[in-house]
Amino acid sequence: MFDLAKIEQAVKMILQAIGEDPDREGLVETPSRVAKMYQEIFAGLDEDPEEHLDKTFSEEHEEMVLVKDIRLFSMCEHHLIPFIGKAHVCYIPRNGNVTGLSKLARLVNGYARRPQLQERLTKQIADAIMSRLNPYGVLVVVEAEHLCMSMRGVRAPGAKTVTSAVRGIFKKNEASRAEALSLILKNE
Ligand SMILES: Nc1nc2c(ncn2[C@@H]2O[C@H](COP(=O)(O)OP(=O)(O)OP(=O)(O)O)[C@@H](O)[C@H]2O)c(=O)[nH]1
Ligand SMILES: [Zn+2]
Repeated sequence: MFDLAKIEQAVKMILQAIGEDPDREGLVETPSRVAKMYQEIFAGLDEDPEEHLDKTFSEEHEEMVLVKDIRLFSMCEHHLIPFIGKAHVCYIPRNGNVTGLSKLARLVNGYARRPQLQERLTKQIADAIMSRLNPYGVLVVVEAEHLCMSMRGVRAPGAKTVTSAVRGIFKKNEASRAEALSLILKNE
């Protein structure tokens, strides 16, 4: 499925196209390194991240669960350079359907490790939790710096993009949404 040889070939062509010598000592192993790196940073393409949520515990906690500051490294699909930031994932379990905390970070990473858009990443995380855990509500906030905006193009380093996806009770109930957002934004 993942064609390492083809990536190697393509990287070699890019090196030639920028006027480099792919056979010089420092570059000779670069195509194979890049191929392995892509396999790692695009590993999310080979998984269904929702499946991480199948690990549930029957715990009657029908209150907010928030995992903050989940570091994420994704790849902007427009320029194939990274966007880097944090996800905050909040949900209110229903019927004792509580998942493992680490699984929320695995979910984030599963969707981040692909060619992505920040909006889609945010939505996919929220929709996976809604469909797999059927909670009362989900609120996901992603904040990230896009290197395509920092090191090239408009060159606006430090600009941060914040996206949110709000589902269920957080959409309907302003007080719940405000409580979740205040916990997310606290100490920042
Ligand atoms: N909405 C959205 N836009 C993104 C994301 N990542 C990168 N972009 C934007 O995608 C756009 C692509 O615009 P184009 O005009 O096709 O490409 P470009 O000429 O390289 O654009 P500049 O970045 O403005 O130089 C840019 O405005 C990027 O900032 C993302 O996750 N979400
Ligand atoms: Zn980009």
